[in-house]
Amino acid sequence: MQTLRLSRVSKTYSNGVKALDDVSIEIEPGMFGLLGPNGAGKSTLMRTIATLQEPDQGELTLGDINIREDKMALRKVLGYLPQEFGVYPKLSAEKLLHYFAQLKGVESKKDRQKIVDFALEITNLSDVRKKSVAGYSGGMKQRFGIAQLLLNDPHLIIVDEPTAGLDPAERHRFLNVLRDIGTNHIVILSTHIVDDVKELCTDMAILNGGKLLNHHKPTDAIENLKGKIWNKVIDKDALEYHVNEFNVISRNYNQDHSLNIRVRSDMKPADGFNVIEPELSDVYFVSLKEDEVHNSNA
Ligand SMILES: Nc1ncnc2c1ncn2[C@@H]1O[C@H](COP(=O)(O)OP(=O)(O)OP(=O)(O)O)[C@@H](O)[C@H]1O
Repeated sequence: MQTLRLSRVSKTYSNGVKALDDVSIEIEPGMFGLLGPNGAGKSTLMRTIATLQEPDQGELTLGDINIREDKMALRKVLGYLPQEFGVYPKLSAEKLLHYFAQLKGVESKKDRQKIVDFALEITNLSDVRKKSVAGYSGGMKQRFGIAQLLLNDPHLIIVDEPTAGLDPAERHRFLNVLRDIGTNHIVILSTHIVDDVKELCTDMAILNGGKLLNHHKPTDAIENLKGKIWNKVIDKDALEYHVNEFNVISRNYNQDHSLNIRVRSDMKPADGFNVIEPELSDVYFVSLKEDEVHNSNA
């Protein structure tokens, strides 16, 4: 099985924004979640791995392919679903997939039918294979995007923020499709939605300001916070005091307009706090908070 290796990858845009700052990571086959807020550098990293843009420095390899030196070799085994993709003609999914398979050089109609049927089935589009892709809903279009990239039998699949804008049922269907294909491939899912990673990924990293903050299995990252996440219900007027006094990592409103705050602390911060089971969102917010503190001290 192949490993994707990135070593000291950096990219600064011409306007001075450092989108990737010395990123090194190893990614094994399975579902990998790349989590980060807007502007963290996720798309830049995805496009760099997909050979769509050059880093200023760094090494990238997939198995024995040197990605920067042999872009074509990488492209042959890559399936990339960008954040935004084009407008489709008014052709049925089945016809379009046949067309794409033909473009990829699958000459025999029988062979084409086989891979098209497989792609439609795994993405749950068999029932709507005769419908025009132009008329598909957002979620169906996303699944069609996956069907299309599966025609290549890719080893490395990159999906950039695929669930943004999908309704909950469509999102669920889309994640199930990724789960099915994740067992045999390296699938990198870039997202700012913690639940996407929680539901799906066996490995993950958090990117912020171009830096990798945390690379752990989600279960290990959660385990590391056991006994360190504290909850308190407060009145909203008391928020400022608590933010100043304690390491508040997140907050949310209750129906009665009180607030639940979550605090990261090795010990009970004060009376009124209860220790609670950590969640992946705590891992995410703790990492971002520590980075913020680190940057303000630097
Ligand atoms: N072509 C470009 N020229 C200049 N700056 C850019 C360019 N592309 C991205 N950036 C900047 O680089 C940083 C990282 O952007 P990137 O799109 O990689 O982040 P992201 O994590 O994918 O965010 P989003 O979720 O908003 O797409 C941002 O500050 C962005 O404004």
